[in-house]
Amino acid sequence: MTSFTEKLRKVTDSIWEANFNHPFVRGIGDGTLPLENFRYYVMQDAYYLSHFAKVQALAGGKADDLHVTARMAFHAQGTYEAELSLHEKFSTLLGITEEEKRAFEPSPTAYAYTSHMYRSAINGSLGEIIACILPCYWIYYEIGERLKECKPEEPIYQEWIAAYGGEWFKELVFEQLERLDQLALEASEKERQKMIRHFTISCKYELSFWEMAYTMEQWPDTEAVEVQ
Ligand SMILES: Cc1ncc(CO)c(N)n1
Ligand SMILES: Cc1ncsc1CCO
Repeated sequence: MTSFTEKLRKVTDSIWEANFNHPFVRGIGDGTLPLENFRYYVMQDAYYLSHFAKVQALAGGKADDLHVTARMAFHAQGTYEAELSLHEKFSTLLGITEEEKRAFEPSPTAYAYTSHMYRSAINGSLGEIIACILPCYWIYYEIGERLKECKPEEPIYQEWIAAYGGEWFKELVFEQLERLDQLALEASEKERQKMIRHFTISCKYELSFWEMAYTMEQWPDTEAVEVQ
């Protein structure tokens, strides 16, 4: 029998393929991605992960089972550690200054994607929240698996691949896949439909996030609008 997560993977496969084939992802693998784009990505992703951790913690608050509350809190802690070890190191290597961090503003896509996750956290069940945050785990895991054999010249890209292609990350991803399969079995058909919707939207936002970094997306320049 196909599991719920296998079904999710299948119905969103074309979005996954677009993620794998995105020039930002390919550019990490072959080392051709300009560091300027990666620098932009790292700043937006630090913002993204700080909200991702909060959504994981909110999910823990919706669990009926103390074990699951503790595991979700552990995952939030894991996100904090990833953020510290990856992004702080990258910030230093890329020369991102304190002043730049202070002046940081989330891009339209980073803001929209994190808002989408909060929406599930406020309105949804534990299963809906996990469905919503699962593409974040799972797409990066598969990208890590695909890029594992790549040896880009840029050491920063090598580290990025190693982080998502490693055992630590894999175990966290598989834990959430199993959890969602279990929650889907217990859910109503209506709730499962919502899970599919949240999951699909997040797969699309993962793709938009690469595009955002590849184009270094900005908010509309309102300074340029002449006020009559
Ligand atoms: C946008 C995004 N999705 C997923 C991950 C995986 O941690 C990440 N760092 N950023
Ligand atoms: C960094 C990261 N991304 C998805 S899960 C995770 C760590 C544990 O939650």
